[in-house]
Amino acid sequence: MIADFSHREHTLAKQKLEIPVHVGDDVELEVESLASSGDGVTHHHGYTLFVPHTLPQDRVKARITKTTKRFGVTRVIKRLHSTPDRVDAPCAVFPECGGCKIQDWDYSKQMEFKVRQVQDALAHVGGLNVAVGIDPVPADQPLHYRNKANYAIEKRGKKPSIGFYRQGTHHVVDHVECHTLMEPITAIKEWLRGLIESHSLSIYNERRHTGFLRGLVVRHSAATGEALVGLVTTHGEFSRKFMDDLTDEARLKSFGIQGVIHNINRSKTNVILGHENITLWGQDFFREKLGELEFHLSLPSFFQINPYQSVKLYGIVQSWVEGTDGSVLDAYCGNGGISLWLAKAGCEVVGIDSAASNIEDAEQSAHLNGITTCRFLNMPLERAFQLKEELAAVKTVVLDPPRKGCSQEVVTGILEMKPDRIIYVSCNPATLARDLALMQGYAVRAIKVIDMFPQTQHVETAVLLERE
Ligand SMILES: C[S@@+](CC[C@H](N)C(=O)[O-])C[C@H]1O[C@@H](n2cnc3c(N)ncnc32)[C@H](O)[C@@H]1O
Repeated sequence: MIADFSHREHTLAKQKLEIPVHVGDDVELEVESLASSGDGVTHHHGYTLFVPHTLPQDRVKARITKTTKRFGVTRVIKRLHSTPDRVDAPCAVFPECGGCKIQDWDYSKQMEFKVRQVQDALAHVGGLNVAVGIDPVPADQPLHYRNKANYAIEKRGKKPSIGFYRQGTHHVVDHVECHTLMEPITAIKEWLRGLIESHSLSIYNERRHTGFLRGLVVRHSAATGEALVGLVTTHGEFSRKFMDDLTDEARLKSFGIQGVIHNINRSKTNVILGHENITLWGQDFFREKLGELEFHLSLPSFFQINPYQSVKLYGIVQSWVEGTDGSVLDAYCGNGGISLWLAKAGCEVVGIDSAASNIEDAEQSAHLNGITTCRFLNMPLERAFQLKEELAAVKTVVLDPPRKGCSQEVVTGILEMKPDRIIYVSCNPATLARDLALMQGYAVRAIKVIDMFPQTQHVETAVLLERE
């Protein structure tokens, strides 16, 4: 791969410009593009301005709300011209809810934006000049695809607000229906809302760290019809009367609910789930199905949120491994989705993940599918490269790290293993590009942008690298 840093120098030169606006100024702007944050971007006398809640080709009157040496932020006062690519957003709380930023953009434009995000990151973050094109893999189902909701709860007035946070705040935007969620999740949430209101459950106050109910987690499988519910609270117990209504078996079964879990989170933290789980009713897991594989999923374990696109992602990974020899290391394996998929296709796989709940679920899923060719290890990847014997036969490494990408130790460990190929699955183009630039001795052979998160600015990419 050839590094090209000319854009970086250009950007640095730009940073030395005088700031041509002041906070409070009103300016007329034409939005040029969308930033990775999903906010509109433009340049005013060479100075970068972010224009949230706009799309490329919009013309707006906007007020400057913040300036820094490198960029300014604006608030739209009036939209003067709307891009012809704008469509009606299905959600009633768009754009107030921070969940989906580009729901009002034609879906083909969303896809083009995501491909461009990857192109830009490879060129400008990684300084890479890759020889292959980027294939888009759009969603066949761009709405009602999400299989999990983490609802925040806030007391406002007499009733609790249940929903997602407004962008950049901890203010809950209440809504009845989120159009990216699978519909049964909304139905379960609305049933729980009725119980919470009729029993006047005490609601957690984040600032004061008082109150009881902090949030709701609802997971659902479209393939099996099963669901799992989590009620997240501070320390304490639910009243007997609430429990009687909550554990109404006919109701729970009508929603396909397999278990109701009480998750206790005592900490003053943004992290949703605490470490203690008590099963209030039923079992502590539900079943999901992708292709021919069944998965055992508990409340805290990781699972891809878009099952329809996950099948495509796993199929792509399989096609890149098929016909190769040696075994596979599935690094950051989550609850073993890729490991089990590849094992089903005939590979020997070692899956490694640092979260114990993921590995427990992965082992259960292997058992459920009668798969004996996967070994799962619960440890940080950083420590895994000492296991020379376990990894001796590995010729393919699949990497699917969290947004922050791979640590330097992991990149070094992989390069020292000298696998024939590396398959890098990423949910953050910037860290993907940064890490690819470190993979010296490997050439990019294929890049796919699989749209796991329609209506949002989030981008999922899979890259095949082969040893040169
Ligand atoms: C994007 S998810 C993996 C998804 C998985 N490949 C799948 O398809 O379901 C990232 C995973 O990395 C794990 N993780 C984060 N840091 C880690 C580390 N240092 N070592 C091992 N696993 C880590 C998390 O527990 C999480 O399951």
